[in-house]
This record gives sequence, structure tokens and C-alpha cells, in this order.
Amino acid sequence: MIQLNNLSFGYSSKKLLYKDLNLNIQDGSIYGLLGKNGAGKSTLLKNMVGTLFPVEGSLLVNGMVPKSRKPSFLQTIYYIAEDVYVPALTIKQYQNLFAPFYPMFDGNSFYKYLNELEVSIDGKLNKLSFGQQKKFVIAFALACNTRVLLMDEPTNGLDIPSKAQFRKLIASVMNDDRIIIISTHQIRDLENMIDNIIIVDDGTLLLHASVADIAEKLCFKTVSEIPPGARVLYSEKMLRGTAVVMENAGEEDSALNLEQLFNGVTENPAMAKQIFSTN
Ligand SMILES: Nc1ncnc2c1ncn2[C@@H]1O[C@H](COP(=O)(O)OP(=O)(O)OP(=O)(O)O)[C@@H](O)[C@H]1O
Repeated sequence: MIQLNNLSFGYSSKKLLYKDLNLNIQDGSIYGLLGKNGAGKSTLLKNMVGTLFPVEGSLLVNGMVPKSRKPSFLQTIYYIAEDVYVPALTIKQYQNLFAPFYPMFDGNSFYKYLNELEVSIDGKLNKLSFGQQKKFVIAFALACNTRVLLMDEPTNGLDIPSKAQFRKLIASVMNDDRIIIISTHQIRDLENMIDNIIIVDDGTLLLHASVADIAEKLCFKTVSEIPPGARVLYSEKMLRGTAVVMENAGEEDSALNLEQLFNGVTENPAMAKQIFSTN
């Protein structure tokens, strides 16, 4: 579990990015962390892994304080940064050097993931293309079997088949003890994969809800006319009618559209807050 209690963080002491942020992230879930450019997604992940520290409040990852960066903590968490860095080593040399830091590392799975992601295992890592380097890091991170896996824009640079493979791999490694958080702008890549959504904007938590909760509270559909009295979070004129995201007044089933949800929540945060605080 990741617990943020009244967390405040700022790159400068004069200006805080996050102020009194409260958030509980549960085991056994895949979270999509969404936000506009500069919203604070990477900053939040870096606080969780302990490379940035809260100025006030507390942050616990499975009961441990990330800031301390104790080996017992570091072996339980893996953070894939947006810009991956790989040294001039072969895959085997990299594994020999870094896998020992992760007691649960599984070498067989590592080569299976590399094979499934079609990463060549010959030659030096720094000679791979950007997308191949990214896939190598994803395979390594998954093979580490850490309880917490944080990924910043993992599908950026991946080709279309690799994105599908990535989704399959994530689903296959998930279990009840694990937390996976994926920060991305490529929200279509997350569809049907995540079970919780966190949306941040300008250091504020706009939404933290499960996909089931969203499906219960919101309805996504295309209409020829917006029904009178409907509480519309988002609307967009399409070729055939208007796509709307509105409060689910009945018990209507609809397919979640992450892009429309994101636009609705960021354009209309007050209404989103009202709709989701009616528990
Ligand atoms: N090292 C830094 N020093 C000062 N300000 C920073 C630093 N890194 C990020 N910021 C600022 O903090 C804010 C949040 O940045 P962050 O990288 O967390 O956003 P993000 O949501 O990950 O953005 P993006 O989607 O563009 O990657 C931005 O205003 C950014 O300019």
C-alpha cells in the first residue's frame, strides 16, 4: 500500500507544487496516472521512489519511508523513468551487474519477456534503438518482480505490436500483492488494462476512482441531442452526433472512454468532484 498523508512538495521552498495531498494506493491494482504536461506526474512518482522528498506530510510505501532509500526498500520498488538510460553493456553484463539488487529477479522470465518484446539479445545495449532500449528496460523491470512498479510513459517509443505485447505482459505479471502505476499521455494504451485512475493537475488531485466506480457514476455515449436536465461533464461534436460524458442517472452500462473522461475532469473539475464525492 502507498499512503500519502497531507503531503506537500515543492522544487522551491517559495512555491509548492503539491499541498496537503492525501492518497491511498491499494495492493493488487494497476493505476493509470494522468495529467497534462507539467501537472506533476513524474514528481509524484519520484517522491514515491525516494529521489525527491516531501517537504511536509508523510509518504509510506508498504510501511517504509522512500526518502531513507534503504536497501530493504529499494529491492521492493522499480521505477522506469520517462527517458531510459542504458550503459554500453551487453544484456548479460547488465543482468550480472544489476539483477543482484533484486532478490526476486527471475532470469528465465527476463529472457522470455525480451523474446516476447522482440528485443535482440546480441550486442551492446547502447546500440539498440530508443524503442528497443525502452523494451529492454521494461523486460528487466518486470523480471525484478518488485512489489511496486512505477512506470513513467512506458509505451512512449513503442511500436504498435509492442504496445499490445506490453499490455499482455503487464496483465500476466499482476498479482494481489503488487502495485503498478503507469503515468502516460497515451491513454488509449491503458484502456482495458487499468483498474484505477488518478488524475492530477497543477499539483492537485482531481480524481481518484476505480474503473468500476467511474462506470457506475458516469455514462459515455453519443447522442443526437443532449437530454434535457442531464449533468454533462464533457461533450464533443462528432461526425454522427455529440459524444457526451454525463452523470449516470440510471444504471446504464457504457464503455469507458479515458480520453473523454480526462477532458471532462480537467475542464470541469468542480462537477467531477461533486459526482465522485457522493459515496
Ligand atoms: N528539477 C526541477 N526543478 C524545478 N522545477 C521542476 C523540476 N522538474 C519539474 N519541475 C516543474 O514541476 C512541475 C511538474 O513537473 P513534472 O515533470 O512532475 O510534470 P509531468 O506531469 O510529469 O509532466 P509531463 O507530462 O510533461 O512529463 C512542472 O511545472 C515542472 O516545470
